[in-house]
Amino acid sequence: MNQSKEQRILNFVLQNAVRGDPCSVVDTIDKYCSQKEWAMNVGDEKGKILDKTVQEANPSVALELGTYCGYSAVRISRLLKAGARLLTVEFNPEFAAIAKQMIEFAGVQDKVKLLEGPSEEIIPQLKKKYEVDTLDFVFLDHWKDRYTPDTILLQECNLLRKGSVLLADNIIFPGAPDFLNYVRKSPHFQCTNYPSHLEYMQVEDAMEKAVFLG
Ligand SMILES: O=C(NCCCOCn1ccc2cnccc21)c1cc(-c2ccc(F)cc2)cc(O)c1O
Ligand SMILES: [Mg+2]
Repeated sequence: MNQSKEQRILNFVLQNAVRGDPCSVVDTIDKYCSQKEWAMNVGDEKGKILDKTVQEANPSVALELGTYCGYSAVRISRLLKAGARLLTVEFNPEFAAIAKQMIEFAGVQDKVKLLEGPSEEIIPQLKKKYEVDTLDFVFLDHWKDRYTPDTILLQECNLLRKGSVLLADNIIFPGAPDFLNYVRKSPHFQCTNYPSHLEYMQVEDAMEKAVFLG
């Protein structure tokens, strides 16, 4: 049964990256996806915006919605301080299996908890089942039409605190127009736009940072 693209990406990392070195895993995925097969990792240009936002937030508890192959989970967790944690949510079992191996190869498994299932089921479980008080940082990179309902759900579940940072991928392409509308119109968020490009392409894209004001 022939391999999936995600399996080919993982195999390329296992054969070409340095075990235990998150930067080499990130660079190797970017090499494969820019030269061989496009894939929906956040990529290096938007990845640098992600890095800066994570470093500025310096989160103790971070949430990622949309793990995919684990590229941004490795990218985020490599920047976390000792004792800090990333919870990453993936609902596709095949992708989750690939991401688990990617995270372990990168050596960041002690910082990352991979949760399998839909965000609308997992978010309400974060406090009791996953011992989360509030989230310091949230990276939204899953279904673009779930950005808004999940942002509302995070607030309803009391998971945001004054200063919690949301960063959303794909604001332009594929686009998240209702999310942009929602956070920019809400008095509870301070928004910043970061123009960029779609991963591995010369197509325009952007990220939006929305800081929760309480
Ligand atoms: O679609 C994208 N990402 C989302 C994946 C499914 O996520 C589903 N999913 C993952 C956890 C999770 C939890 N709950 C519900 C759904 C949940 C996505 C798509 C593109 C893209 C750009 C150009 C194209 F021609 C085609 C596609 C680029 C991106 O950067 C993306 O992020
Ligand atoms: Mg994306």
